[in-house]
Amino acid sequence: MDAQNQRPCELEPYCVDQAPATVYYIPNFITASEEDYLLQQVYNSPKPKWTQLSGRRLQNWGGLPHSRGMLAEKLPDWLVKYAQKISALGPFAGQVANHVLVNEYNPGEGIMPHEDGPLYFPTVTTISLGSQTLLDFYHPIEREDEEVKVYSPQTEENRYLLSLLLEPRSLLVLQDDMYVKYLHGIRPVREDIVTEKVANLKSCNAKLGAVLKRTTRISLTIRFVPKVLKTKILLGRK
Ligand SMILES: O=C(O)CCC(=O)C(=O)O
Ligand SMILES: [Fe+2]
Repeated sequence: MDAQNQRPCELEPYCVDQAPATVYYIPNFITASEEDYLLQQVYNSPKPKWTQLSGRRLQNWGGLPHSRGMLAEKLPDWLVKYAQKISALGPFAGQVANHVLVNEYNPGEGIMPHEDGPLYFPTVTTISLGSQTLLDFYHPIEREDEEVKVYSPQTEENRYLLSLLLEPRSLLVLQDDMYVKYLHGIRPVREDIVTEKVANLKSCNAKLGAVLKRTTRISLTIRFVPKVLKTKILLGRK
């Protein structure tokens, strides 16, 4: 850790300078056999572990984050290993990630632009499995007067800032403005076009202009939830 600006040094070589602060992108963070293993673990999880949302399915591991505190559950061993491996790079200021969200997207599925909110330490780390995708970033909706609204409406298109190409086996780390200011989302499309707006292109295998067909993608969103409840009694349960 850099004592002066609290930046995790080991990630520094992977900083994406073409994006606002701060994005780290590590291609091939895991091997192909680790990827197979993780996919197997995700798909071997008991069926009730899945929650179906419109446009994606998810598994929640580590407990449900809540404003009063997360009632923490032990992460399974197959996730602990990666929570530790990522945390050792320093993105959670010395803490170890205790929460993992698994998202599954079929081609044509995505997630609306959103902020991850205040329950998490302001860092999100993501391992991608199975397919690449573009992750898109947007300026937040600004308060505006009526005149501005009429002449330059804030559409998703004109709030669009840039994209990151997330390849299978890569690790993405988002902090600072890229976490707290800009919104992120995945468009519900079957293929992505690589434009000059892809800020991490020089760390990727893809070429400008490429059309990348999506297959099913699993993402592991690995975070640290600082506010944890020690017992159920605090939630008023027996
Ligand atoms: O699948 C991804 O990479 C993004 C997921 C995400 O933004 C979230 O779960 O909050
Ligand atoms: Fe998110």
